[in-house]
Amino acid sequence: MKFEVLTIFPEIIECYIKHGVLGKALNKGIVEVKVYNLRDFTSDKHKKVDDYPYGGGAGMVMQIEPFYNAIMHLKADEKPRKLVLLSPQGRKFTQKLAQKFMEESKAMVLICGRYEGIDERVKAFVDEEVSIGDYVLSGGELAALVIIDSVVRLIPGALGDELSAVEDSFMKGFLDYPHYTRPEDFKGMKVPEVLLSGDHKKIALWRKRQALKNTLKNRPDLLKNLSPEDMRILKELC
Ligand SMILES: N#Cc1ccccc1Cn1ccc2ccc(-c3cc(N)[nH]n3)cc21
Repeated sequence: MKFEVLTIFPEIIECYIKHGVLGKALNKGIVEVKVYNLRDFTSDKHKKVDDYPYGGGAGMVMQIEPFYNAIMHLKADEKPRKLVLLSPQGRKFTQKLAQKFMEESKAMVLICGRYEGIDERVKAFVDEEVSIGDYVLSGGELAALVIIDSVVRLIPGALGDELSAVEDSFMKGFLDYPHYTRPEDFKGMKVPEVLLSGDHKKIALWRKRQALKNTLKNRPDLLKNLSPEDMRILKELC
């Protein structure tokens, strides 16, 4: 899968993608990430990318021309790609949307604005406008990295099998169970006995109960379409 990122801060993307799961996926050739500096698609000597907003108001707005020139440059190879604009006003990004992007797109262009946003006319050239949450970031780069990271984790072969279960539980509609590792006793804080029992059936049930308990407490909105067994466990918790 190929990600092409348009930004005025390429170093934000380049620094992050070298590490962790993404770094390994890049080295395995499972993923390719190309970053383009929007300033390279300007036509003035100052490489200007922003201007004052029509109608007045605080701050600056990013001009359409660098985005248009960059998008046309990418489209010149006539290969299919999904163009995604990051914005606080976009469609909410979820694990389900990450799965959809992974399944449907061989290549994604992640378009990152800065300042107070970008000229509305850029949206005529994109397929999706996506928000990663109900808060305002300083620009689209962190949102782009969230999307890249979560989509790459879903690509077969990108993770070791032991990690893929985390996304799976989220996809099933509840949060993850608690995790513990050595030491067994840290300043009197002990690992739950059941996890030391070696009884895999008991451990699985404990983990399911904990996951449902956490979900009921922090994200009750996720508790939809539960299996009859999960519903039974949930009722015991209430
Ligand atoms: N737009 C806007 C805006 C509006 C007012 C003040 C500051 C900004 C900053 N900004 C500029 C580009 C841009 C891109 C994405 C986000 C973004 C995404 C999520 N989920 N939160 N924030 C923010 C972005």
